[in-house]
Amino acid sequence: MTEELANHYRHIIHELGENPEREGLRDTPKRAAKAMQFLNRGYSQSLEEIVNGAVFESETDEMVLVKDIELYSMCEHHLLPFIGKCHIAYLPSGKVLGLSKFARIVDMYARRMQIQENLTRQIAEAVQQVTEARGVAVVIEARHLCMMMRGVEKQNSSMTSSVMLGAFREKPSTRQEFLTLVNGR
Ligand SMILES: Nc1nc2c(ncn2[C@@H]2O[C@H](COP(=O)(O)OP(=O)(O)OP(=O)(O)O)[C@@H](O)[C@H]2O)c(=O)[nH]1
Ligand SMILES: [Zn+2]
Repeated sequence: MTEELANHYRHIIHELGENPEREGLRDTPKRAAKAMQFLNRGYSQSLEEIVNGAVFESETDEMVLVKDIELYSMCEHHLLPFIGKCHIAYLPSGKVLGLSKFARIVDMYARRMQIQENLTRQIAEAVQQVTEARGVAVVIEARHLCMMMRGVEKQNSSMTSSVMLGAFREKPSTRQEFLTLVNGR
């Protein structure tokens, strides 16, 4: 499969007007194939596998917030990166999730072809599913290379997307507490 992908990259390089046989480019098709496979490895992972049973019983019912999780994804329209940060909060109801697993969930969905809004929702729903929390909130702030390097070429714009589930959606005070914690840097 890597070999087939590499062949396609060889054609792409040729079509773009370069010589895929020149020294600097000789191994590029294979490297590019491997890099793309890495950036799309989320398709071969499952929630069950990455969470690996790290859900623990706990009495806590106060908000838990994991802030500033780095995020690297690929926009499905241009196959160019979008890069940013993800903040995840939840209101436990008897169970808490292992801390590293939030980052693993972000990566599993980010390492696919995405738009930011769908990525935000998939992360929120996954956290809801594994924790059975009373509420989940996810905010992503990201900059899209497809808007920076090409197209409208705007270097400073960023996009914020959010998904609120359960109590974060229904209770304005809970939503407000979350937003205050996220913005209070
Ligand atoms: N909502 C949303 N839009 C995105 C995301 N990533 C890229 N886009 C947008 O997808 C749109 C695709 O528009 P098209 O007009 O089909 O493509 P295009 O001609 O390359 O668009 P321009 O970027 O305006 O040059 C653009 O407006 C992109 O900015 C994302 O994560 N969320
Ligand atoms: Zn794009």
